[in-house]
Amino acid sequence: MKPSSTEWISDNGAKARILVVDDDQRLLSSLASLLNGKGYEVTEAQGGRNAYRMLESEAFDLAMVDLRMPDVDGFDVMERLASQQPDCGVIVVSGESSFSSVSRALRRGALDYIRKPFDPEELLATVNGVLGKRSLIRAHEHIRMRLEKSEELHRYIVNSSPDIVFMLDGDGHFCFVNSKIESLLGYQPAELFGRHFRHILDDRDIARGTYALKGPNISADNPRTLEIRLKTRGSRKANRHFEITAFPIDPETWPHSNATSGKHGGREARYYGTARDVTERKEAEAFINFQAYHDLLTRLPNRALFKDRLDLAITHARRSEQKLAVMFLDLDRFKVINDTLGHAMGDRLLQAVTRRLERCLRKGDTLSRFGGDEFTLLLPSIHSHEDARQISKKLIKALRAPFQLGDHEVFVGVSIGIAIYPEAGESMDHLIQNADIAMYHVKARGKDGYRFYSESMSIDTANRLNLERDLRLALERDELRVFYQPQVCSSSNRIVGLEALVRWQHPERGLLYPRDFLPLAEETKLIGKLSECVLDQACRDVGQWIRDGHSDLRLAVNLSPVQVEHPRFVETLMDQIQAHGFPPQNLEIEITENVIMNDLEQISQKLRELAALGVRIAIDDFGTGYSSLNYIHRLPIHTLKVDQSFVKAIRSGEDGACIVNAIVAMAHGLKLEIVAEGVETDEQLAYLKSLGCHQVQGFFYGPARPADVIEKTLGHIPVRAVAF
Ligand SMILES: Nc1nc2c(ncn2[C@@H]2O[C@@H]3COP(=O)(O)O[C@H]4[C@@H](O)[C@H](n5cnc6c(=O)[nH]c(N)nc65)O[C@@H]4COP(=O)(O)O[C@H]3[C@H]2O)c(=O)[nH]1
Repeated sequence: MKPSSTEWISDNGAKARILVVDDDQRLLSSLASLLNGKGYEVTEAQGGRNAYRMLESEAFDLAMVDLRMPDVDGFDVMERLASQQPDCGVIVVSGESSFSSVSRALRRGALDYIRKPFDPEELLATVNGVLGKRSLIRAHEHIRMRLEKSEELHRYIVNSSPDIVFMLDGDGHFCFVNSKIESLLGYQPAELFGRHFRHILDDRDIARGTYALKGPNISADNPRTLEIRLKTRGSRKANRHFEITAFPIDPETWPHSNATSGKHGGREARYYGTARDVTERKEAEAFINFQAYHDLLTRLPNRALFKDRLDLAITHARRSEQKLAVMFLDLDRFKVINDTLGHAMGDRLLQAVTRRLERCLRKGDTLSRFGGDEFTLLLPSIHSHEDARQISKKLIKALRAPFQLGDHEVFVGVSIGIAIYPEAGESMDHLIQNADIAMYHVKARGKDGYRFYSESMSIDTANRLNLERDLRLALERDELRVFYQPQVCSSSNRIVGLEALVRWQHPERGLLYPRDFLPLAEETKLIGKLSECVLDQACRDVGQWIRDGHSDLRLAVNLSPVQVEHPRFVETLMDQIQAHGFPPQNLEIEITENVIMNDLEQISQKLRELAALGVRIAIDDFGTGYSSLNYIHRLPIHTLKVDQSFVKAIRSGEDGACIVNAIVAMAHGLKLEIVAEGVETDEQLAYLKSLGCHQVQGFFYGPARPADVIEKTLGHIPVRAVAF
C-alpha cells in the first residue's frame, strides 16, 4: 500500500521509495548508498529492462533514470512510468546534456535534470525538493478530493431532503433552491435563480407570503412559519400546500452568504428556509372538515353548517335591517318510493332531487340536507315575501317532472314551510322550528305546496301539550260542533247543499276554528277520531233533514289526507254512513287535488269504489294545485270547487277572474258541477252567474252556522232574505 502524502511531508521523505535506473552498476551502487544513507528505501534496476520488471511489482514515489542505456533507454522507462505509475515523480540523472535531450525528458514528465557526474549534495537537495513538491501536490489533491466528497455529500443531503430548501436575498429573490422543487412543483432550480419567490406563490397567498418575510421579530430563534399554497409549473394546474419555515441568515454564523452557487450566485443570501409539502395532510383535513359539515350522499351542507350560516345571516340581516327566509322542505311520497324500490334507489332519488333544487338557487343561498328526506334552505337578504314565494314555486315546479330511476318513473312532490326573519322569529332555532310548523300545515292541507308561517300556526310547546290534552278531552266530552254553510243555487236561491265545517266549543277559550286545532289534530293523528265525530254528527243532522223532506239535500264533508290515505278508508266511511242510514248519494266528499296526486293509483282506486257506491266526489280549492286535466277525466269526479282566491280576484279584476272563466268552461266541457267558494258580493255573484256558474257558497249567503240555525233556513226562498 502506498504511504500517504502526509507521511512524506511529516517525515520529510524518510520513507519514500526510490527506483534508481542506470546501466552502470557502479553508479547504481553509489547512488543507492547515498540515498540509503539519507533513509530512503532504494531499489536498483540495472538497465531499462530491469526497471520494467521492478515497475511490475513495486510502486515508487520517485524514479531516478539514466537516459542512455543499451537495452531500453530512459525515455522508454519514463513512458512506462507515465502509463503504469503516473504519480511517481521522475528525475533524470544523465551524462547527456544536449538541449534536445533535456527538453525531451522534461516533456516526458521529468521534474528535474541532474547531469553526471553529479554533486551528491545537489542531488540530495533535488531529490528532497522533488519529493516535497510531490508530497504537497498529493496533499492538495487529497484535500480537493475530500472537499469534493464533502460537497457531494452535502449536495446529496440537501437535494434528497423531503423538503424544498431555499435561500433568498434581502428582496426575496432566489439565491439557491434544491432540486426537490422539480419533483414537487415542476420548476428547474436554475430557472428560479434570481426570480422573486412571489413568482411561485398562489395568487391568493401573495400578500400573506410576501408579508411573512417582512414581519417583525423574525430571527433564527424565532423563524417565520406559515402555511401557504405554491403554484405548480405550466399546465399542472393543481397548486400544492406547503408549510414554510424561514429565518434570516446571521452573517456572523455564515459569512459566505454571498457565495451561493448558480448564475445569480452574486446575490447575497439573507434568508434560509424549508418548504414542506403538506398537501396530503391539508386534503385529509379538508375531507374531514367536509365530512363534519356536509352530507356525503348529496354533498350538501349538513344541519350544523346550515345553522352556522343561518346564524351569520341573521346577524347580518339584523345589522342591515333586512329580511331573510328560511324554508323547510319535506319530500312527499319519498318514503313510499324508498320502501318499494329500495334504499339504493332512494339515495339516487335524493341526489337527483338535490341537483334539481340547486338549479333553482342563487350563489349566496344555502341548501342543506337536514336529515332523511328533509332539506332546509336559507335565502339571505330577500326584499319581500314575494321573493320567497317565487323561489318556492320554482322549487315545487322543478320537482314536479317525473324522475327516472332505472326502469322506474317516479313522482315526488315537496311541501315547503317558510319562515321570514324577523316576523316569523328572530333566532335561528325559532326560524327553523317555525318553517317546520308551516311545512306541517302544507302536509295537513294535502302536501305539495308552500305556506308562510303565521302566528296562528304556532303554539308553543306547553300550549301545544295543553291543547293536545284538551283536544283529546274535547272528543271525549263532545265539545266538537258541526256548523253548516249553505251551498246555494243562485238562480233559484235554493239551498242545494250544506258543507259541514268543524268548530270546537272550548270551555275556556270559546269557539275555536279549524285553523286553531286542525294542524295539531293532523300531527297527533287525532284527526281520524275528529273526522269520525264530525261525520257522525253531520249524518245525524242532515240525515234527519233529508228524512224530514229535503230529500235532495247534499252533505259536503272535508276529508283530511291522513284519512284518505288510510288503507281502510272506504270501509270505514261506508260503515259510518250506513250506521246512520245516511243515503250515500246525498254525501259529497271534498278532497284537494294534492291528496289525489300524492298517490294517484291508490286514491283513484278508492274514489272509484266510493263512486260506485253512490258517493259524490268534489275537488276542493280547485286551481291551486296541479289542476291536471289528465287526472280529472280519468277519475269519477262530480264537482269542482273554485277556490276563494279566484273568486276574490273577480272584484279586483285580476288575472284570477280569467282563471274562474277557464275553470267554469272546463267544468262545463267535462259535464261537472261547479261550486264557487267565498262569494261575498253582488258583483261576484253576477259575474259567476254570467259564466253559468250557479252553485255558490260564501258569506253572501251566510257563513257556517250551527245546526239549529241552519235548520230554520232550509226550504226558505230566497235564502238571502233569511236573517242569519
Ligand atoms: N273569507 C271568507 N271565508 C269563507 C267564505 N265562505 C266560507 N268561508 C270559509 O272558507 C272555508 C271553506 O272551507 P274549506 O275550503 O273546505 O276549508 C276548510 C277545510 O279544509 C278545513 N275543515 C273544516 N272543517 C273540517 C272537517 O270537519 N274536517 C276536515 N278534515 N277539514 C275541515 O278547514 C278549512 C277552514 O274551514 P273554516 O275556517 O270553517 O273556513 C271555511 C269557511 O268558513 C267567504 O265568503 N269569505
